[in-house]
Amino acid sequence: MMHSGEDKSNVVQLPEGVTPFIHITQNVFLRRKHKKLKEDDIAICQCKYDTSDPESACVERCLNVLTNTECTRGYCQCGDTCENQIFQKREYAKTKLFRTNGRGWGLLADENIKAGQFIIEYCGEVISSEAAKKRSHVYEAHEVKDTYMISLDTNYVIDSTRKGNFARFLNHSCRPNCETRKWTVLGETRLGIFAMKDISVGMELTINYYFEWYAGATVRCLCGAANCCIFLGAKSQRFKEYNHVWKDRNDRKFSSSAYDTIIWLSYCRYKVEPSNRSHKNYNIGSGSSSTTKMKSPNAFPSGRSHGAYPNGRSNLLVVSKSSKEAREEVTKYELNSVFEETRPTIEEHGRDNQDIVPTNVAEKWIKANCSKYNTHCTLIYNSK
Ligand SMILES: C[S@@+](CC[C@H](N)C(=O)[O-])C[C@H]1O[C@@H](n2cnc3c(N)ncnc32)[C@H](O)[C@@H]1O
Repeated sequence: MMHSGEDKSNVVQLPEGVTPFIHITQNVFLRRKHKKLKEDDIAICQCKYDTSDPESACVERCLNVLTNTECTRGYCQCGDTCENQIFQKREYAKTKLFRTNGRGWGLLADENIKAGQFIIEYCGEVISSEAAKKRSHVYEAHEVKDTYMISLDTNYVIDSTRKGNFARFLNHSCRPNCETRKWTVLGETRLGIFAMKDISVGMELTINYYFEWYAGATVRCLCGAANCCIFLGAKSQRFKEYNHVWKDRNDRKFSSSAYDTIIWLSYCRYKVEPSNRSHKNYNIGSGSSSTTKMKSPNAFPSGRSHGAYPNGRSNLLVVSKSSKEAREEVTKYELNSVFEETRPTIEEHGRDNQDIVPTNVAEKWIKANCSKYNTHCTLIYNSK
């Protein structure tokens, strides 16, 4: 069935290899139609177009602009000169799809873009947060690699997996050049992508999935920024609630390493303290020996590990306050066998999918492991 907003005439050309989707030009609501604003509810600004003042036609001083509300055609005194209908008029910047290195497809600027410029609306199916949760489980079960859900507000999520526009190709960066902004357009909340700085033609357009990303699986971030958070949306509440996930089947998403373990442990909100040794912000638990020789980081096999930890080896668990510090520490102390140790114990819990470990299982495991090695374990507030 064709919904309003689906692009009937303009079948978009996709480069070879892009998974097809239904191109839409405005959000699609599953259970209702677009709102029809009552006349009383229409926000009318006080701008009047003055030919000698280009700023007069609903630019920065406009009351509607100041409240992130678009003017309504036919009600704005500036008429066709009104500059505050960019979502409605789809005044998008020129962008182009391109193949990234390791992050699937991405979107780049196909013209120079000015700081603050509207680039594109993020369009998709608007669904409730509950429906989004269910969908993300379904997508995960079907091993859908890419996630296209983004929160619209506390109750609604935009899902552009099946229906969307080119904004769905925006990749994440921990140091992005674009940001999302919410606007009220004809009574509906809509999500726009805006440039945070001047962007030159040919540069990739990125946003931070930080708080808003609504994803099912944990994906290793490949943005390459110095301040990288290691996982996509890692700081979002939803990530913390739902994504205690361990996924390494796909090397694009994970390459097994102790960093994964570290981050995973830190999400479990436990700090494990050593009986006799401490190290700055984080601690290395060393139950019986502090001179244990571990495998080198690169020696750890990628993919699932079924190997039991060697008998007699000291335990070690690390929780970091900063992923950068943790990373350095892992390399220094060659802590990859932690990863190997955690696997068999978690597998004992008999989950259908051993790559997905709920927090309570992880927490139990950490406690059990700590007492096994006489290591002190304290619950702390997540330090990330
Ligand atoms: C909204 S889609 C972006 C478009 C996607 N690259 C594609 O090919 O369709 C989000 C997905 O892209 C990938 N992705 C985006 N940013 C990434 C990053 N910084 N590192 C690794 N993967 C990333 C992840 O698979 C994520 O689930």
